[in-house]
Amino acid sequence: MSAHVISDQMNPDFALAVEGLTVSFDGFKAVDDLSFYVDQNEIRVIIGPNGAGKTTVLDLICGRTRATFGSIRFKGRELTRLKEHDIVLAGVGRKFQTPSIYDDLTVFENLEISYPKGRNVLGALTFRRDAAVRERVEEVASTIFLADRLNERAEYLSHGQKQWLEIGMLLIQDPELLMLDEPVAGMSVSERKKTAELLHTIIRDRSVIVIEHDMKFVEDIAHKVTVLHQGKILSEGPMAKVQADPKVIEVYLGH
Ligand SMILES: Nc1ncnc2c1ncn2[C@@H]1O[C@H](COP(=O)(O)OP(=O)(O)OP(=O)(O)O)[C@@H](O)[C@H]1O
Repeated sequence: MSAHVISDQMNPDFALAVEGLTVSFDGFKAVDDLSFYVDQNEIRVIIGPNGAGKTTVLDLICGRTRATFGSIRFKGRELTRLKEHDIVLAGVGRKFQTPSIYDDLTVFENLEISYPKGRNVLGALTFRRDAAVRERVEEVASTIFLADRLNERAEYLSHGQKQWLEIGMLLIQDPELLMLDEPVAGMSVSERKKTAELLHTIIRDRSVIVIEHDMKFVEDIAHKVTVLHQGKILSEGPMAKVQADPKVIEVYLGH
């Protein structure tokens, strides 16, 4: 009953509502009574000094870490009660810092194995599924700038292309919320520009949360920035507002 009431109260415009989220590790609150709301089709960037709790917030949303208190509502569902796998099925995709692509498989195969298995409902008409998979793989490959590399083994891709491939492996599952941990780390300037372009394309169908330290990239992508410090929000809003906030300059940007 209470879950039903909560989902009714939730602003339908929010893709994600985090409220009072707290996690204690042996009494140390890495995330401390945190509340924030992400809109549909929004790119939210979380910034803050080392140890601020950024990665822990993503771990809590994707179910890798269990909350001590608080709620995470996504499309009216309470995620804190779900297992990691069920959170993926609910439509939340997460990319970690280190790519987990299969080097000895081609770009096509990497995307193909990531196609959701649950959609295999066509039974004997496997050729129809094959065609649907191929079409989707080609569509995603084109979004991630790898349409002409489909038959290339992943090990021969550049660092940036490997990062895009991993984003593609998440996109093929069509998540409504995609979370990326420092996606442009180690990328060249032109790869960073293309990654910004990629995010602006994929946001049409979903929301994205990015953890990032590269302020130029943050400026290029963020609709809104949340600055974390000691597990709490230090400042939040458009990049220009956050950048000019004396508290943010003191604990983060001024260093
Ligand atoms: N499983 C855990 N057990 C104990 N402490 C943890 C655990 N996970 C994170 N922490 C602590 O929580 C705090 C927040 O860590 P977190 O990795 O979320 O910070 P961050 O903002 O992502 O930092 P960085 O920018 O360095 O990646 C740190 O002090 C970290 O040591």
